[in-house]
Amino acid sequence: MEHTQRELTLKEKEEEEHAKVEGWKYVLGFSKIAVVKCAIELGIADAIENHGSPMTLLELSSTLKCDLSSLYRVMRFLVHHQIFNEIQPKIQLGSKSYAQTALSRLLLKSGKTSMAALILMESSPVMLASWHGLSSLVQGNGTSTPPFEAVHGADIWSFSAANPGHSKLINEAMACDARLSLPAVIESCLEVFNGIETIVDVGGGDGTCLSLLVKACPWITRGINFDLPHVVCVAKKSDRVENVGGDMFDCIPKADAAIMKFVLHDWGDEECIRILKNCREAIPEDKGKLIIVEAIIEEDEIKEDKLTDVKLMMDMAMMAHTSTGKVRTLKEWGYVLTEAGFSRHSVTPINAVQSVIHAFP
Ligand SMILES: C[S@@+](CC[C@H](N)C(=O)[O-])C[C@H]1O[C@@H](n2cnc3c(N)ncnc32)[C@H](O)[C@@H]1O
Repeated sequence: MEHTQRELTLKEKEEEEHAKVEGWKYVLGFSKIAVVKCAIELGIADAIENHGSPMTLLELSSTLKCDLSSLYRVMRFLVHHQIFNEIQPKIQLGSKSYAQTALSRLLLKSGKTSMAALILMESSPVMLASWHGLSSLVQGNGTSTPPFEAVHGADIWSFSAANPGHSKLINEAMACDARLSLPAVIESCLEVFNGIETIVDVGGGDGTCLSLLVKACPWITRGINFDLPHVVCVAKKSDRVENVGGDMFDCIPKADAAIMKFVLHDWGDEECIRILKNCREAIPEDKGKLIIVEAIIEEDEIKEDKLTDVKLMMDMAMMAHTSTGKVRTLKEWGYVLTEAGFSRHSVTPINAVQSVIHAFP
């Protein structure tokens, strides 16, 4: 039987054209992450910041000691994506120069608002390798080896214990997030910490989160930064913060309150409930408090916000990097907290990718 192909409508033709352009962006989409990583490694934002004013290509290439024409192409890409601004010369034969934007300042190697360490961790060869195992994981119906383990032979925490370089990359990235999110926690829910004299940060990493917290809450007399031994042995030392090594699946040091930032999303419900039960044991039954700082995925499309994309990407990253982790919806948070014996909880949105969940025994 002969099929006659229907003529596409103008709208369908436009949609096809748009789809082709979008398709090419997926073909080469990784270039955006790679070029931003390259900009951080070269120190482009740092050079312009230190210069104190926009820099010409010649000034930038001589400061960074790099090839003029390659740098030009990288800058053209970064300007196109509005990561840096291009300033036209005031005089006719002058050279254009490159200026910082709010986005390029996030690429500074240090500082309170830098996101460089987070980008360098996620774009490291170790982290990127596990993304290749996503489809096997989905096809495996829960029986396949998790992607990170399949490629590196161990889960992310055992791998980090054996590879200090990778552990440093993770600790620096998490410290970077602590500098971004802890001020937002303090700004929106300082009262949550009222009356707390001792607090344990479970899976606290290099202690940055806790040192910022005790500085903001002078009434906290003792903070315990609790993490795996290989992490706390290189953690920062700061006033009123003690670094304690151990395993949160065994026992958590006792305190008036426990805080956990970006820890539970690394684990499935079963492990989460075990960690939460241990937190409950660590805090007083009558006036103990658990403070969870985590991203929450909106179940209701209407409530989706500017960070929904990021939260969904983070959930995919948990699939790629952890064995059982996930970014939870409010309903899923309610389930693990109730199963672990917490009687009530409430949520405060903050100006960060995370929200604050306060739970009570
Ligand atoms: C994603 S990082 C979050 C670090 C820190 N809370 C932050 O957000 O800045 C997860 C932390 O959990 C720690 N961790 C993993 N397994 C652990 C265990 N069994 N006991 C204690 N800490 C653990 C890791 O070493 C890591 O520092």
